[in-house]
Amino acid sequence: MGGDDGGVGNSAYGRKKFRRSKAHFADRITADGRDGWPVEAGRYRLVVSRACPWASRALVSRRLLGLEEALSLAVTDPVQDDRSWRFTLDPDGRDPVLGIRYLSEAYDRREPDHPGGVSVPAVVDVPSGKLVTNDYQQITLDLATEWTDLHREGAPDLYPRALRDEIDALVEDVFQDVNNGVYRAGFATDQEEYEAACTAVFRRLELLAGRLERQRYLVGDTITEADIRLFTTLVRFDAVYHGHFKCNRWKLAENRVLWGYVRDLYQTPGFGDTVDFDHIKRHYYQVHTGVNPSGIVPLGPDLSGWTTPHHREELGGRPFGDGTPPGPVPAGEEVPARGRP
Ligand SMILES: N[C@@H](CCC(=O)N[C@@H](CS)C(=O)NCC(=O)O)C(=O)O
Repeated sequence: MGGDDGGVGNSAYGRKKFRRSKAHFADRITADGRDGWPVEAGRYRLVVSRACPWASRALVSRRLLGLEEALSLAVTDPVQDDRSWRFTLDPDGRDPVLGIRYLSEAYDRREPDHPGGVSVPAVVDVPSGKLVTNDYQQITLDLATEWTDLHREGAPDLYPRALRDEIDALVEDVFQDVNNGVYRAGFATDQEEYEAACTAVFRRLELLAGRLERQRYLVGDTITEADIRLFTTLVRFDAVYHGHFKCNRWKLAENRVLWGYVRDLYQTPGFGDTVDFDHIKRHYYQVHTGVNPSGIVPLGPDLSGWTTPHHREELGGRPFGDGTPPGPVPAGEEVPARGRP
């Protein structure tokens, strides 16, 4: 499982330094279909694990942009087996649309014996059953900029042209030190590597807290791609990265600014309604047996704080710019009660 993709499979911590490789399938689904995959309502299926921070970016974007009908959703079991991600949450253990039991079947249809692992997020072409892309860095950018004809009315501009340079620079720092930094700390195999990664995590979080002290969102006064990418790591912080990955200088709940910021987003339609804390905890604590040999899943932390007032609206800001919040979660996609505060 996982190959050398540096994801969260057991292979992610060997004796060599933790390294996250590039996505293997990087075709893009675009308005002009230049890679052979044109944007088309109903043609593709987004496969995610709700445990996975990289896949969760796509879950949030899809909700904010109102792409739920155009791009259907498959949710895997949070715990992989030796054939990787599986559809055991569905009747007969089969994805009802793709008809497969394992995500690897879509990868194999695309390229038998492909090198590298099977990872989420993955977008699969429903008619052929073939994987199109698992390029988690590009998928959300394309949802924001290539799928515009299918966006809901009032969808926000998550990647505004005028702000792209600033967003790109910020998400690169956030990726290195935070999104991927927590994995480097968690899968470190010596003290020095761990300390360097953990130090970088908190140094960057402190810088981000400084930035967010007086402004509601990371770039400008509306939600952008940068907020989505920071959110999916922050929302996991106290539940898994603090304990399991030893990023424990402080808890997010102890940092006034970041705790306010992440609760603000969590309580914004399209963010918190995609988060399943049960899947998150079971995945990390049960799958990484090198880090947690007993597989015991901790009971905490207490989730009740997630719905408490954050007062960030006092900073102003227009969460959706000229747009509006998304509607309710589509029937059948609700996070079960055990995964919510
Ligand atoms: N490593 C992936 C990025 C996404 C990723 O790491 N996903 C993890 C889940 S959070 C995954 O599916 N890892 C493979 C596994 O655990 O089997 C890529 O390079 O495309």
